[in-house]
Amino acid sequence: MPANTMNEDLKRERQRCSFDPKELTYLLDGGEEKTEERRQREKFFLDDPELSETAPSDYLSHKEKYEHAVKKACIVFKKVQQLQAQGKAGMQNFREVLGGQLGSAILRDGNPLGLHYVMFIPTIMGQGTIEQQAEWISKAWNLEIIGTYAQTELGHGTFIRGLETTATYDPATEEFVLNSPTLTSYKWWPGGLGHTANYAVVVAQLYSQGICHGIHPFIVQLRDEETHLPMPGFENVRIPWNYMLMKNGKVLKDGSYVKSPSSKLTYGTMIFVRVVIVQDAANYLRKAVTIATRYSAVRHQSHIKESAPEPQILDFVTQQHKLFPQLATYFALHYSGAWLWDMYNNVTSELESGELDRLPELHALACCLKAVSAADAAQGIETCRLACGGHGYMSCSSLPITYGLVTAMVTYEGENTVLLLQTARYLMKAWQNCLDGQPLTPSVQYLNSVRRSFGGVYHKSVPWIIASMQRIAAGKIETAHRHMNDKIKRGVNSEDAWNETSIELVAASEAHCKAFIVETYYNSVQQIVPSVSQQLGKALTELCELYAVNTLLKNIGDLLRYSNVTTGDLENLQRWLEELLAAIRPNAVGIVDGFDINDAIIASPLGAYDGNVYERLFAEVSKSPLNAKPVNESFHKYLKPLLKSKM
Ligand SMILES: CC/C=C\C/C=C\C/C=C\C/C=C\CCC(=O)SCCNC(=O)CCNC(=O)[C@H](O)C(C)(C)COP(=O)(O)OP(=O)(O)OC[C@H]1O[C@@H](n2cnc3c(N)ncnc32)[C@H](O)[C@@H]1OP(=O)(O)O
Ligand SMILES: Cc1cc2nc3c(=O)[nH]c(=O)nc-3n(C[C@H](O)[C@H](O)[C@H](O)COP(=O)(O)OP(=O)(O)OC[C@H]3O[C@@H](n4cnc5c(N)ncnc54)[C@H](O)[C@@H]3O)c2cc1C
Repeated sequence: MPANTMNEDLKRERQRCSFDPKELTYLLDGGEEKTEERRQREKFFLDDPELSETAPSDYLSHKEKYEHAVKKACIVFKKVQQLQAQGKAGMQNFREVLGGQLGSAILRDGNPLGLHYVMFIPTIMGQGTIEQQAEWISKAWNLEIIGTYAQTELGHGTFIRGLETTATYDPATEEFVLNSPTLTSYKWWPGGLGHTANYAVVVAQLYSQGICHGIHPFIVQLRDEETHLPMPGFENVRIPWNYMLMKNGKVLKDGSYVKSPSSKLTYGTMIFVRVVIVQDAANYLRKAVTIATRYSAVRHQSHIKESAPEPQILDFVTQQHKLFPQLATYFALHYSGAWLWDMYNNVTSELESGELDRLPELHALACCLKAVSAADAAQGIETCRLACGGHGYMSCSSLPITYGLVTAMVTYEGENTVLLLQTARYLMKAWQNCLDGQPLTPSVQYLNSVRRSFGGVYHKSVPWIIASMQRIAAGKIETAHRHMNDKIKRGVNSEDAWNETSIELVAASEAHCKAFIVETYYNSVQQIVPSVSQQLGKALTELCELYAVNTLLKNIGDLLRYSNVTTGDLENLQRWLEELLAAIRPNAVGIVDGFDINDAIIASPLGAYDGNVYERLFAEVSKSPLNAKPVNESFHKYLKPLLKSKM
């Protein structure tokens, strides 16, 4: 590939952009200094020859992939320690390097230490006493031990009250006896459990003095610290009394049980990871849309006008309609995720001082935002893949693997439908409170005002769209609530009525979440616009408007059902959508440039900064071992005899 050549289309795109992409980069990073720090940090890892790929790991066996990943994870860990020693990395950077976008670029096939940082350490911090934290955290932090989070069993992942592993307290020896007596009680799925971790937080049913006290977390050693040989399996394994994490519920040495202020505090790590997932889903989407946008600016095909040359595929309005909403969705999830992160930190410090009031609202928001962000990011990444035609299907495009990582988020840390039903539980109570004139928490305040009006007159503004989406959400909440109560009045018991209404409950939850995202995104942009250049402010506003209009148009049926919108209003919305696509078109490449994702993180010949798509694609396929020899052995072994036998 000729050095330092830049694709001509991308050059032109960059000249057309109305704002300086650097300004967007600084905004997203939190300032120029932060951008510089991030770039230095990325360089520190990505320029390390031991971490850069000589050949794509796609061609390795499963075993080789694992060994390769462990090797790299260890190098990364040492480098993070070096940064820490220089005061250049904190917990947040740890997550970025080991679990986030940078980590997933270095450790393309998964991070064997991911769960150690994302769940093992946070569980000890959130569920351990001060003494337990003192004992375990520094060991874990310095990687003297490697942990995982072992909750899910072969038989139960969602319904954790149904876990079968037991931990029975024996006061005579001051130990817990852990047991997984059936096939379905075997711990199944925990990341790193098979070969990497030597300790785990094991979630088990606590028994003491003959009484079951529900699930609690225990630290269990899995492998010998020296030989790494597995400890005896989960049959009557004894662990010391102080290996139960006792910040919340406790067992005293005599076996008496001291209840937690809320049994749901045991579920705290799950809230933390759900909050983290919102940001991670957004970042993966931003990578996919960078690839697809740059590719669409470079790729020419077909005709808009027969007389004109083949256009960039980005000029097809249907292509813009595939990609620009994904750009906007990134920002929507980014700002909603930032909002949720702040709420999480505030509520967590309230919990520390014994205030539990805001925990249900945090749980309800974390559940629906995790579900919607994982689903929308996965769908958006798949749309980006489709937008790249055949080349998007290639593994080296990075789009299939990115989709694989994000679609897993739909399932793990609470399966999406299940989480949306948790939010629905909260919404049903909120609606009842609304009917009873009881106070409502901030995120459901809108139910009160929306209840009084069927809808305002259309005007071309995001606040009108927010009000419409809130009307849809309130309408769906009211419908589900009414249908469920009608069933109960007809004699259906409340659990069956819940199940029978659950399609509407899930839809209500999604609508509530979408209204929340649009409002949070809009409020964030309103706050930002006065502090940035007029050009960037305009671009950010257009994206926010696009997210709002496009989301509403995807819900036309609901809009017609729950508001007094007219068909003329819908035509106006469609025109607005098309105007926004046209307005965003000249800035599309500038926006993804503003994301400032290093080429090594993009890891796709379709999406590199220089736009040399075809040269890079060719170089990529040349790496396949299959292409090393002109004739593969299988020809002589199988094909040739078959061809001969036909003669
Ligand atoms: C982010 C990754 C980045 C990098 C990492 C790198 C590599 C790793 C890669 C991948 C792996 C990463 C992570 C995945 C790890 C996992 O998946 S760990 C396992 C996670 N498992 C789950 O999430 C299980 C889901 N199930 C549940 O949460 C619960 O069982 C349930 C909520 C569905 C139901 O629980 P129940 O006890 O039965 O509750 P209920 O009867 O329905 O409700 C009772 C009341 O409790 C409230 N509540 C429920 N949960 C919480 C909570 N977390 N906090 C606060 N309150 C909660 C609920 O609202 C009810 O309240 P009421 O007032 O209505 O009674
Ligand atoms: C990549 C990956 C990594 C993981 N890492 C870990 C880990 O490190 N540690 C760990 O402990 N676990 C881990 N898990 C397990 C994960 O948390 C569970 O798979 C997840 O919580 C879903 O539970 P399940 O598999 O039991 O699904 P199920 O609950 O069996 O879901 C199957 C179907 O049943 C439906 N369903 C279930 N219950 C209800 C309900 N109440 N109402 C309506 N529908 C319902 C679901 O919507 C879904 O459609 C991981 C999973 C994956 C895929």
